Amino acid sequence: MIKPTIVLSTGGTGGHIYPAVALARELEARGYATAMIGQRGGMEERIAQTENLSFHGVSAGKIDRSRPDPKQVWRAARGFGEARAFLRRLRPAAVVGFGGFASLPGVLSAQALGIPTLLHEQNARLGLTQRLALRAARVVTTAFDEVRGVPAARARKVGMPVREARLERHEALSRLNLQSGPLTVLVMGGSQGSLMLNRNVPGILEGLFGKEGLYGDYSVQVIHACGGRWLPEMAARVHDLSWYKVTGYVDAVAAWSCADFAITRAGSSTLAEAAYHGVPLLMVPLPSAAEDHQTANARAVERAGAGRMIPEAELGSALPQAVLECIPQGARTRMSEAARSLSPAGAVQRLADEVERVLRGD
Ligand SMILES: CC(=O)N[C@H]1[C@@H](OP(=O)(O)OP(=O)(O)OC[C@H]2O[C@@H](n3ccc(=O)[nH]c3=O)[C@H](O)[C@@H]2O)O[C@H](CO)[C@@H](O)[C@@H]1O
Repeated sequence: MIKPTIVLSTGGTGGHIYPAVALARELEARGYATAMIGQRGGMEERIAQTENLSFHGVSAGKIDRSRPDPKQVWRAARGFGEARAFLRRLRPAAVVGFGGFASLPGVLSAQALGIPTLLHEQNARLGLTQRLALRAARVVTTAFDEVRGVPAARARKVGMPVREARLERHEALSRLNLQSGPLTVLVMGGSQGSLMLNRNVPGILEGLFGKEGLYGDYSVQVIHACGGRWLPEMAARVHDLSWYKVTGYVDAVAAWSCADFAITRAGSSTLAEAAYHGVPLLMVPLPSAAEDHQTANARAVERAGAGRMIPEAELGSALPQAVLECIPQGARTRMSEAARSLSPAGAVQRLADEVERVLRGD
């Protein structure tokens, strides 16, 4: 029997998009057809292309209720029309919304057409777009235990879906054009890079490892994902350090598969992926994240012994010491085991189970 199509509606940043990618892979493995819907020309379109997923782009507008901008309202309205026409044609059996403002046209249009919808919330608090879609959603799956604002009867904790794939270390290193001998450090802001990490980390690491990338008997190499728009500035900054590679956007599955430790922000996808791969983290939370949730995310990882949290204001004084603590193999092994204890493995299967339950009408 041919299984039906499930639509994944997503927008915003990598933190919303990669859980959708992970679900698409799982549903395909179970024999379903999938399609992603999101903003035309948005990050989701680029990621869908790289991941070989079928994508339908719609117009999307970000509506700031305190200062409505007519252009954005018009874009949002057009997006709803486009999403509705697409869903009418495709007739999916369910739509799963992952949040981000561009996920709204797909989810609300599905609800208007009577197509069952599920939501997945990646943070400890329900995002604005998810709140708008909450009323008619059959089930709200979550990464955290108790998410404020989700009615208990419809809440299902599944965890944070990540792309469950690991590469052999040598294969990952060769994909990223890195060498097999040195200790490998990943530096990665969120999905758009981090100007703060870009401006500060190269100098701090050069201070520790010099022009040659050496520390005692250790040689070190860095792969730093800086965000496409910062690439020229970053390339100029590290041009005389052969051990310091920069890229606009890194293949994260490869990077996590070969990193010995990583310096990152503390978005929930990044932390979940590090845990899945057992990579120790030095986390610098983004202070402007809603309700400072990145600090809360980072604290949980630190409490488990899987890394250290470094507030932005203490970067210069605390990061060098924290990096040196990650050099000895013993310390890294301990942190890596602690990271694995937080692994979200299985979350994507649980999410797919919830989708199937909704399809059966349970
Ligand atoms: C500024 C902002 O609103 N940030 C939020 C956003 O983070 P944002 O999406 O930036 O960060 P996350 O850490 O959650 O996710 C980043 C994703 O992009 C991937 N990646 C990143 C860089 C790269 O070069 N290659 C690559 O593949 C990572 O592997 C990860 O899967 O959503 C998260 C989940 O809702 C929130 O916790 C963050 O606070």
